[in-house]
Amino acid sequence: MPHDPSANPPGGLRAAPAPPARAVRTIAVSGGKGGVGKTSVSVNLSLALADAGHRTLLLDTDLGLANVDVLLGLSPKFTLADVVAGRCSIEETLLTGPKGLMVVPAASGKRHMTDLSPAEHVGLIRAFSDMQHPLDTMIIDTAAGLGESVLTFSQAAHEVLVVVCNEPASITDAYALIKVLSRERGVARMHVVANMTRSAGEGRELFDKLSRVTDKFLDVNLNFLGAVPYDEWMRRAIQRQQAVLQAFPASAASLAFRALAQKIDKWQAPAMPRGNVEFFVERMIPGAGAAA
Ligand SMILES: Nc1ncnc2c1ncn2[C@@H]1O[C@H](COP(=O)(O)OP(=O)(O)OP(=O)(O)O)[C@@H](O)[C@H]1O
Repeated sequence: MPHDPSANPPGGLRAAPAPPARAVRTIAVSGGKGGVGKTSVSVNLSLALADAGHRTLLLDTDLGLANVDVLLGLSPKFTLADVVAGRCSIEETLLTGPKGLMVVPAASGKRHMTDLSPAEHVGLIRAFSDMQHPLDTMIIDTAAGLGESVLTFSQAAHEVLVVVCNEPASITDAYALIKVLSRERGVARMHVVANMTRSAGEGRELFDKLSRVTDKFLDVNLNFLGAVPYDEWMRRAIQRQQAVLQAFPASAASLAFRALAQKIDKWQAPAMPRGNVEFFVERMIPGAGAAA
């Protein structure tokens, strides 16, 4: 596939004067266990949504091995850590990826979202509220595990996608995440994405397995969003520093990501007080929303 890396310059943004027409839908992509494909799902779903006409921002808060910017072959100049430290504005962190996708790269080095103080959260509020770019959807790639930042981002988002693979450790960790989010963070609804499935019915079976337990022990509404098959083209795309949707659009995984995006496209618009991403950071402040 042709790819022009120079089409994605860091910070290559144009002014976007029009205000957002509707509330920004925020979707946190979580999973509990590392390596289940959160970053892959976040990147490809974001691209599929961007391709479907959603003005999409991908916020990388996962400092795992495969950062979003690396996967997309982008070169960050600044990260969220620089925003927090007052070294740059949110706009300056924005990278433009394929299909017009906007990307805020993860903080580099040892700095982690969990280290943020309340004052730094306030700094982020200002930064987000100052942002002029109109958005429809914001996808947040969260870290592995059940750390505070994962829980806070998931709690703050409108929707939570739980990525799960058909292996005991992933199912156990997904259940643990769903349990904490529902019992301690008041998240009443979550969507399951079965990743790396090996047969047509496996994703649904995996969902049924998980929802049998959640139905029994938790008060949560689980929705099966869909499955992404195990696909070797995913790894080949990574070698090219491209998302599979971009490098191999006709692959089975790419088709699955488009199908997920189509379902999300049909969701009802979120009812939020403001058509701005500011609310998102506001809801991250401990004590501002549900019990921390
Ligand atoms: N559907 C799939 N088919 C084949 N390989 C996949 C699929 N989804 C993800 N992978 C591969 O699995 C590996 C882990 O994926 P990814 O980095 O997205 O996981 P993650 O959950 O974000 O991990 P971490 O939390 O540790 O950063 C990558 O090499 C990726 O290419």
